[in-house]
Amino acid sequence: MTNYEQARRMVIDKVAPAGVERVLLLEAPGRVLAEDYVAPKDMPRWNNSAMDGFAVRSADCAPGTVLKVTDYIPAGVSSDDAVTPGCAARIMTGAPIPPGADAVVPIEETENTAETVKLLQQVKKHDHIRFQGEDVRGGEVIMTRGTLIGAPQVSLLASFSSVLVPVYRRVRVAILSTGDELVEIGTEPKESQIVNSNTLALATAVKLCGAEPVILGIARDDRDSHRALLSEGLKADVLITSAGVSAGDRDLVREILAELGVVEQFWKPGIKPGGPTAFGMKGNVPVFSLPGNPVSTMITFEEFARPAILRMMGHEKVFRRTVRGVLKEGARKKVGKVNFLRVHVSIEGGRFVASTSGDQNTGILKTMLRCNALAILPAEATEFAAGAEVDLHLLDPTLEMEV
Ligand SMILES: Nc1nc2c(c(=O)[nH]1)N[C@H]1C(S)=C(S)[C@@H](COP(=O)(O)OP(=O)(O)OC[C@H]3O[C@@H](n4cnc5c(N)ncnc54)[C@H](O)[C@@H]3O)O[C@H]1N2
Ligand code: MOO
Repeated sequence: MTNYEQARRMVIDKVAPAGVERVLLLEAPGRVLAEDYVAPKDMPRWNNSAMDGFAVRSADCAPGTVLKVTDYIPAGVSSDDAVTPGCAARIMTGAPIPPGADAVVPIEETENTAETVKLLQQVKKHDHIRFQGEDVRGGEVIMTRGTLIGAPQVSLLASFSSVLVPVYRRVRVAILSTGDELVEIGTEPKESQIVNSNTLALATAVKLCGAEPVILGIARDDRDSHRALLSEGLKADVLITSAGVSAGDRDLVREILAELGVVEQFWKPGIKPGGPTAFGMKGNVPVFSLPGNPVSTMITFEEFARPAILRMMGHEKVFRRTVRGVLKEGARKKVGKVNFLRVHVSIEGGRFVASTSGDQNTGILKTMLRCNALAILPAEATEFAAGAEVDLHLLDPTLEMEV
């Protein structure tokens, strides 16, 4: 494994689901079930009709038979009156099967009046009956811990009137940008100042994971400011910092984190962009120190922080889908680091084809706007011919959707 692969694996191995909370059903979509769910009852709860038609005794039912209609059972009503020989009950879809009946004849397979029904076709025992418990048995584990909650899961829970769902709790992710050159959005930057866009980009990425961003503002390039805000950030479930992690004399993040008891697990995991990325732990709190270049910040969030946040919220699948694809244009790189190439992937003739999304310099944000995947160029290789096969991390879930 390369440094990069080991680093990615290490992050995932260090974190665990943060805890459990019970939420209302409509808060549950996209969350992960934290306990096995045992069906409290059978579903369906009683034998019922699958069709609008007539509940009959199948033994009476040779084609051409005329039966007397003695009952009417709409949905929402149950009848204790047994269907007796030579008789039928008019019944609607979902209504309980009355005693005595053992089949339902759909209305379109009959000729009927208010008082009689003539059967036109063969009827078999159990035709068009949905039996108690045939879908779900009471006591059965019907959803296991780790299930991602979507509409079918909510439908099941609602059917059993389960109002509150145990899910892994949403994690709080503290975000701290560092640097004297930064001003907050809404403030006109003077020359040499820049707007703190990384906090907002990170908060967006955190929200898209389903987690809760906690914005700490800007730490200035002095120890007191770093100390105060980093220790505040360590009260959250996850801490992410932007900038101040490379070789500059004002790059204080790693030093102050160490003073605050954060044990660094790696620095410089052999990647580009994102060279100076650092990762540490304080107790159960993972700390991601991401480089300040906006492109590097977003890519390192994707590769390291996002999987960890998802794991802490109970997700079992935490990495973006990786596929093999071919490069449309050739590429070159220096030996020694895994390079992430920002690419635009399309599916051509059933293959994933990756075309560069522009200038790969880390200062170029536009290339990030146009990319929907990262091509992973291995550390040792230097030359990639057009048509070379590489791994692609698909960033855009709509990539495989149709217009
Ligand atoms: N001598 C060396 N210099 C640098 C190295 C190195 O290894 N040796 N690494 C370079 C690489 S690679 C990167 S990436 C950057 C990362 O440095 P930092 O993470 O310490 O970040 P800064 O230098 O403070 O800022 C980099 C860049 O990003 C802009 N920035 C910073 N914060 C924000 C923000 N919140 N919102 C928007 N933009 C932000 C900042 O203005 C700079 O342009 O270091 C290289 N140097
Ligand atoms: O790692 Mo820096 O992120 O290469 O620009």
